[in-house]
Amino acid sequence: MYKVKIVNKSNFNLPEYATMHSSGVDLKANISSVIILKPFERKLIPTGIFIELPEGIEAQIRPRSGLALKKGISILNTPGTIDSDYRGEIGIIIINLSNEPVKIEPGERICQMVFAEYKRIEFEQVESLSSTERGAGGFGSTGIK
Ligand SMILES: O=c1ccn([C@H]2C[C@H](O)[C@@H](COP(=O)(O)OP(=O)(O)OP(=O)(O)O)O2)c(=O)[nH]1
Repeated sequence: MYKVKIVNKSNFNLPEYATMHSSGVDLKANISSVIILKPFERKLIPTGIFIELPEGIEAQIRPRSGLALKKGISILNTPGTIDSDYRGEIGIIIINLSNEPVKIEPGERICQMVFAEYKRIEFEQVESLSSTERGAGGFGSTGIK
C-alpha cells in the first residue's frame, strides 16, 4: 500500500485504475472552477494528490491519448517525474497544442500516473568506453526501412 493524502476541491477519492489491466491511474484536476487554456498556453494544474512512494519507485506523469486526440492537450514535460522523496502536491503541466481555446473542468481526468522501478548508479570517470557495433552512430544512422 502506498500512502496518499488527498486535498479535495472537486469531490474525488483515491486514484483508481480505469480497467483491471490499466497501466496507470488517472489523476483529476483539483480546481474549483473551469480553466480555459488559450492556444499554446500552459498551466500548472493541481491534482489534490500527495503521495509517499517507497525508495526505488518513481511515478511518471503521462498524457491521456483521448485528450490529446480530441482536444489537442498534452503534458509539457512528459513523462513528468515524481520522486520518491517528494511530499508536495502533484501538479500537472498541461499545454494546449491546438489552435482553439480548451476547457478543463473541475474533477476532469487530465493525465495518468504510472509507477516504475528505477536504478540509481554510481559513476566512474574513464578515458575510453568499450567498442560496439553501433559505436557513435545514432539519430537515424541505421536508416529508415
Ligand atoms: O510533472 C511533474 C513533475 C514534477 N513534479 C514534482 C514532483 C517531483 O519530485 C518534483 C521535482 O520534479 P523535477 O525533478 O522534474 O523538477 P526540477 O525542475 O528538476 O526541480 P527540482 O529542482 O525541485 O528537482 O516536482 C510534479 O508534481 N509534477
